[in-house]
Amino acid sequence: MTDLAIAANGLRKSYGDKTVLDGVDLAVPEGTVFSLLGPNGAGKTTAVKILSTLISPDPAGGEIRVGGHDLAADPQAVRAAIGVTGQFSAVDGLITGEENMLLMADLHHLPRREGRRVAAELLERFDLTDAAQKPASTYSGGMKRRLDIAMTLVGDPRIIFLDEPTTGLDPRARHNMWQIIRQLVTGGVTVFLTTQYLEEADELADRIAVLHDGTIAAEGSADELKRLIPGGHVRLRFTDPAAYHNAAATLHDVTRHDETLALQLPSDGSQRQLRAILDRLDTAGIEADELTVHTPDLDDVFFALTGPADLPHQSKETAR
Ligand SMILES: Nc1ncnc2c1ncn2[C@@H]1O[C@H](COP(=O)(O)OP(=O)(O)OP(=O)(O)O)[C@@H](O)[C@H]1O
Repeated sequence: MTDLAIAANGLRKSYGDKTVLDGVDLAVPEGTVFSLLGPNGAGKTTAVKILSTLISPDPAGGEIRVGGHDLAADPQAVRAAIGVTGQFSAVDGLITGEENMLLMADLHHLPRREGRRVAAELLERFDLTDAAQKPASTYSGGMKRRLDIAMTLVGDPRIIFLDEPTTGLDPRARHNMWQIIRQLVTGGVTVFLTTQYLEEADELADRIAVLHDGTIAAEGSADELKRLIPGGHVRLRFTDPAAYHNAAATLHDVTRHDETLALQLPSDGSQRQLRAILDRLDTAGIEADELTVHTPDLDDVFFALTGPADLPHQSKETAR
C-alpha cells in the first residue's frame, strides 16, 4: 500500500436519494497521472472534493488513504500533502499575480523572505514574471490557470488534484498546460486529473478510469481501454457503381452502404491486412476512389461504455 498516493475502497456519496458515487475503488501509484473521465454530472468533482477533504463521503464506504494518511482519521495530514486546483479558480482578480502568490505563501506560514523567493521562482517557472505586477483580472484564461497551479504549488504538495484544468482553454493554452502537468510528474508529483477531454486523458494519463452511473465502468491505460472494444475497420468509397458492386462481390465480410457507394470491412489497420484487401481489388481490376482506416480511439471507448453521445458521433478516420 505504501507506494499508492491515493487508495480508496468503495467510495460512496449520495445527495438525498440521488447516488452520485456508488462504490468507487481507486488505486493511484505515486508519481503517476491518473485520470477520472466522465460526462457532465458523472461525479468527478464529487470524487475530488471527497479525496481532498472538502466534503465527507457516506459512512458506508471503505477506507480512504491519501498521501499515506487515513482521510477520516487525519484530514489535516492529507491537506498538508495535497494541492487542489478546481474548475473555479482560487485566483483573486482584484490583486496582482504576485500578491496572489504571496497570499498563498502567508497561508502556508512561509517566512516573508522565503515566501517572496518561492513566489518569484514559481511565477518565473509558469512564465508569469512579466505579468506579475498586473491585476489577475487582466490575465487570459490560460494565464489564470497557470497562476492557479503556481499558487497550488506554493505548499510543495506531493499530490495534486486538477479538476478539469483545461476546460475553456484554447488549443495552445491547453498544450501549454499539458506540458506543465508533464513537468510536475517528472518532478515526482502524483496528479489526479479529471477531464471531459478524451484526448487529454490519452495524452497525459498512465491510467484512466471511466466513471459512469456512479461506478468505474472500465479502467486501464489508454491502449488497454481501446483494446476493450472492437471497431477497427477499413472503408472503401467508389464513384463508379459497377466498381462498387464488383468490389462488394470480391471482398469478404463487407458491410454495404449502397446510397454512398461505400464498403466497410473489419480490420486492425495492419499493413498486412491492408495489402491483402488491395491485392484482391488489384487482381479483380477494381480501383477504389478512397480508402480510409478507422482505428478505435478513446471516444469510441467512452461512447461504448457510457452510452450514445448526445450528438451524432463523428468518426475519426485517417486517410491513407
Ligand atoms: N451539494 C450537492 N447537492 C446535491 N446534488 C449535488 C451536489 N453536488 C453535486 N451534486 C450532484 O451530483 C452529481 C455529480 O456532480 P459532480 O459535480 O461531481 O459531477 P462532474 O462529473 O464533476 O460534472 P461536471 O463535468 O459537469 O463538472 C450531479 O448530478 C450534481 O447535480
